[in-house]
Amino acid sequence: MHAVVNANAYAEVPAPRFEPGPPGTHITIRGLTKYFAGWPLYENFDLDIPRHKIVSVFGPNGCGKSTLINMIAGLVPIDRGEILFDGKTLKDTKIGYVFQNYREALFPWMRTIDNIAYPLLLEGKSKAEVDRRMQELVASFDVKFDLNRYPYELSGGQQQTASIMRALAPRPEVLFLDEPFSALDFEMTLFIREKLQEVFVQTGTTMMLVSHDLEEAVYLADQVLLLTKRPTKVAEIIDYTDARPRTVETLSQPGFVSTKKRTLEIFQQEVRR
Ligand SMILES: Nc1ncnc2c1ncn2[C@@H]1O[C@H](COP(=O)(O)OP(=O)(O)OP(=O)(O)O)[C@@H](O)[C@H]1O
Repeated sequence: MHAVVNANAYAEVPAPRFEPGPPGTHITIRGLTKYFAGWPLYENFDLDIPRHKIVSVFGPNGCGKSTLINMIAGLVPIDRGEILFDGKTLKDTKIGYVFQNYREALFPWMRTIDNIAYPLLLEGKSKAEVDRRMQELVASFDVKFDLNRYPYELSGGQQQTASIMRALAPRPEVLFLDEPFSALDFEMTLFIREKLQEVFVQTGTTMMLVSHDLEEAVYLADQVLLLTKRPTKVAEIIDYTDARPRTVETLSQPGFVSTKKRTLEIFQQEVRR
């Protein structure tokens, strides 16, 4: 069990003046500080996440990729700093989260369809509204499996598809995805990747994606956020601007190849440092 340094340790440090991000910023992170067991993971970390973009978070092992999105999503408490969504706190922001481990993400006692509808029921939506939203989701994800089954009756890819549908059901402003494909086979990875891209093109939902896979991180991204080793800073933010939808052909195009090469170079510099 690790101790977590308590926020009180910083109580006497005056809060720095808040600096807003450039136009188009969705999430502003200022002075973010997080210690684990007395060791800094993030110290006075600033970052702007743009609106209507997919940001892939990439970096050395254990640099804090998951912790970063978990702190922004409110799953891990921060020691100090401020995270705002269009100037609002998390409490006033609708977010969705897709976990790596889909087997533990869905409620096993609920049919898949009820799992997906669950956040809508929490919001107090009427049956008609829930039904309408479910129909939209089924159509946009091109669901071919039986949503009346329980999660354990579905394949891993089907469960992860359902998890993503559930996260998107309430139309979140921001969707967080922590290695959503790492436990899936290649066929399912390709399928879900395409669906996610389609949803993004339709809705423009701001997304933060943690990925261990360089190709996948670049393929889906508008920006690759490269992190350093801990104490973690931004190593570089690399824009990737190839048009969507990106396809298998994209993988051999010059823009993709050069972005991947640049990302790998910086990653290697960081790993060797
Ligand atoms: N609850 C915790 N208590 C103590 N240390 C933690 C805790 N959670 C994470 N850490 C440590 O913080 C660091 C960052 O962890 P995190 O999982 O965010 O990194 P990551 O970059 O996503 O890792 P990986 O590349 O292995 O997926 C690691 O050194 C990890 O051991």
